[in-house]
Amino acid sequence: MRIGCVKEIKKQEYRVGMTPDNAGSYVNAGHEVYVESGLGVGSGFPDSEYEEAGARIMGTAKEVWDISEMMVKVKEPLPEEYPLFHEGLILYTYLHLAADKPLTEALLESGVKGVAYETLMERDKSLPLLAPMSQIAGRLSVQEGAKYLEKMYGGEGVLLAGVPGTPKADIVIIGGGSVGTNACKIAAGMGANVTIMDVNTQRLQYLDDIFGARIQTLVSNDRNIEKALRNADLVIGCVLIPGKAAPKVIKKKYLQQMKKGAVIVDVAVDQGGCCETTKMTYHNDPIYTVDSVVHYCVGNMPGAVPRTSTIALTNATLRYGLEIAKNGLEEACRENEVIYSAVNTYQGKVTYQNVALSLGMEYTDIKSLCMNPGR
Ligand SMILES: NC(=O)C1=CN([C@@H]2O[C@H](COP(=O)(O)OP(=O)(O)OC[C@H]3O[C@@H](n4cnc5c(N)ncnc54)[C@H](O)[C@@H]3O)[C@@H](O)[C@H]2O)C=CC1
Ligand SMILES: CC(=O)C(=O)O
Repeated sequence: MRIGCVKEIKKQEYRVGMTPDNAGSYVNAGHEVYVESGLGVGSGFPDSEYEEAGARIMGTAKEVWDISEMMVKVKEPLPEEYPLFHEGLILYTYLHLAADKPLTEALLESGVKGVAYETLMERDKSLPLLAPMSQIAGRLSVQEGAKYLEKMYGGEGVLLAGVPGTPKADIVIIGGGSVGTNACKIAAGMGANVTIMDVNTQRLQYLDDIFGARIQTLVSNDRNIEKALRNADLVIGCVLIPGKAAPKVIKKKYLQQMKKGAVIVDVAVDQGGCCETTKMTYHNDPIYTVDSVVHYCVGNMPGAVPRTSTIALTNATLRYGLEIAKNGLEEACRENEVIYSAVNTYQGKVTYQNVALSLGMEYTDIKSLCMNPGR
């Protein structure tokens, strides 16, 4: 198969979909790899390393898009990239379609097979292609929150750990999955008072087992969230229902009861955000304030640490990428049924139920289409 990888064009996004080692693995498996010149520079991988691995360097992104049967990326394509889509292309990347109707329509119109990292679900219900970036975003969320609590950014002027004789900061984490657990690890490690909430009580039990008395677990519901937010210095929003637009668990009306200069980090912004006042921000201008509460809503947080993130992401994506490249998407799905769960668009249809529900579009079962690939 001809496999391509292009530079990301989202603002200040330096991660890439393929390391030189990955390129070598695809080449060794008999595939042709085409990469845009300068692809890995932002993550510390020069062209020479891709060439040594057997990849061919192309002068422009368009050349790579045009020649590729499978495109391996990081972020959801931006409108400038839509004209480069072509029928039958396998697009293997984050898509977050529930929050992006124009991208969904562009994928459907062009007949691209959209394979979304964030919905690939293993048999044990884990999300192996989302988890590595969630681990990074979770750890970063506390670091970023700590920074924007500083007075010069509009924050309250509170140090997370405090010092002897002063109160520690109160951190409220809503969503106890990969992001939440990693945020909890850093927040508890820094000595803050941590409360973590989830709707899944088994998850709360697990968090209680691993963190013990260092944290408070609470069932997530409107009343508990409203009460906890009143005392919070830093709130980290990281709920997820795979494929669906994020539930708005932080209502605008709660903001008026919060401390002035408190900070909300809405990590779930890529799925539309879990706070009613969230709007997407970028690394170059990451915060804004509503009702005296600072909001940080960057949709590609791991892009801030691209070297670590590129390696962590591609460690996870390579395995399924090789499976898809070996026999094509349809056969890969039949051989390893978990890959079906990543297919969000196929032959002009939305094939992931929660995406269809969130966008009010028609859903078609991928299995009914993949069994008849020629239809
Ligand atoms: N902004 C960024 O740069 C990044 C954003 N993310 C996003 O962060 C979000 C969380 O990802 P993960 O932690 O990997 O997901 P996950 O699936 O591991 O955890 C999500 C948790 O939210 C819980 N949940 C669902 N509804 C809830 C509610 N109403 N109240 C409280 N908890 C609820 C679930 O039970 C689950 O435990 C996703 O939207 C993901 O795409 C992930 C990485 C980077
Ligand atoms: C999960 C995601 O969209 C990101 O890491 O940018």
